[in-house]
Amino acid sequence: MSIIVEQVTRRFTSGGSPAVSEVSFQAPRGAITSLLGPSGAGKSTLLRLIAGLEVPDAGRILIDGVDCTSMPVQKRGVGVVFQSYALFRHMTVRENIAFGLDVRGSPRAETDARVDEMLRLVQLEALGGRYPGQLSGGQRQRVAFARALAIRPRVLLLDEPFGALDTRVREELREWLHSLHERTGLTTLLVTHDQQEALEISQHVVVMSEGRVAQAGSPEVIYNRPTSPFVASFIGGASVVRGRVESGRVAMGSLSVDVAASAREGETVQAFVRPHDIKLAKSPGGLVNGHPPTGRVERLKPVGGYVKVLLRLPTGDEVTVEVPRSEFDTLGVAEGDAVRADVRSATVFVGDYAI
Ligand SMILES: Nc1ncnc2c1ncn2[C@@H]1O[C@H](COP(=O)(O)OP(=O)(O)OP(=O)(O)O)[C@@H](O)[C@H]1O
Repeated sequence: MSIIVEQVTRRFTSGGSPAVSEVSFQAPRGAITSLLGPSGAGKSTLLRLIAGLEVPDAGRILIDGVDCTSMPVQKRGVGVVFQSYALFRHMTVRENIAFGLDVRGSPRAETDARVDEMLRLVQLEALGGRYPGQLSGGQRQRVAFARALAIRPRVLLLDEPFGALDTRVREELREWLHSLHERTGLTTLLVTHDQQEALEISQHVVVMSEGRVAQAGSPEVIYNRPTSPFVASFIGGASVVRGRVESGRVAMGSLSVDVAASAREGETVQAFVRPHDIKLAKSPGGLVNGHPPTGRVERLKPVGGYVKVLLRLPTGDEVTVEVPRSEFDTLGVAEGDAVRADVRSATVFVGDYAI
């Protein structure tokens, strides 16, 4: 393991709740690990603690087996990229990239060679003489990466590096980061609140909530086997439906899904249903395949290749269903129509435990 965080706590106000509370996790060597969570979860504070820009009140931080808890930033061997405004505006691209090497006293010829290498790595060879104000947002962030990598860090720490960019550039740079990581193999920690970003480019995901680790694991495990209602609702845009266990199934209005044998008959549970895990059939007032309708279409929202269908159940719960555009055209439903909804799969929780 390349970054080990052990029982780290950071409190900004005495008596208030800590920004980071007894957090432990490990970031595997050579992998991209995402710190994922909603705003205020403590992600940036944790990254700053690892970078050495904050000091923990308790706990230890190890990088490559070395205890860095009270080591100054420059000694930790970390490269950091922030969301924006990190470049020096009065310096050219070359001077920005050389900055960390200059403060470390690197000889001129070595610095020049390293800057050339970094410009090639981030594919900005032609722009070394420009100032940050003469670059696009995406190019500026690539310069920030080059500057962070120039010092040959042991780990790369990224705090929402694409957060200030528009969706298209953000997606392009996500791909770019993926290939950059394949070329450098550097242990990387990425702070993001964007679950798609985390699931797409990292090999390990640490989900945070209210200063604590809610769950850590591979993207597949986080997505398919959430261990708490928080993770189930935060990942994958699931709708929450309440229901009661009847004969080994949870009845939610006229929706129903199987539950594990451990659930007690009559118990109230929460089911988390993903938007693409529901199949709709039209129910023009009467029965669909012998079944009564499940709910009513409240709203239809076309989003690119699919249509978001907001369904109201007889219980009052709202469920979002995503239907691919071609399937939707065949289905032929309109707002106000009665429909039947079959759940393909759902994660069911009794209290805080998945069953
Ligand atoms: N320097 C500070 N002084 C006081 N409180 C702080 C400071 N930095 C962070 N906090 C508080 O700590 C908590 C965690 O903040 P943090 O920025 O780490 O969360 P985050 O998950 O990165 O959120 P975001 O995605 O919005 O940046 C918040 O309640 C925040 O207000």
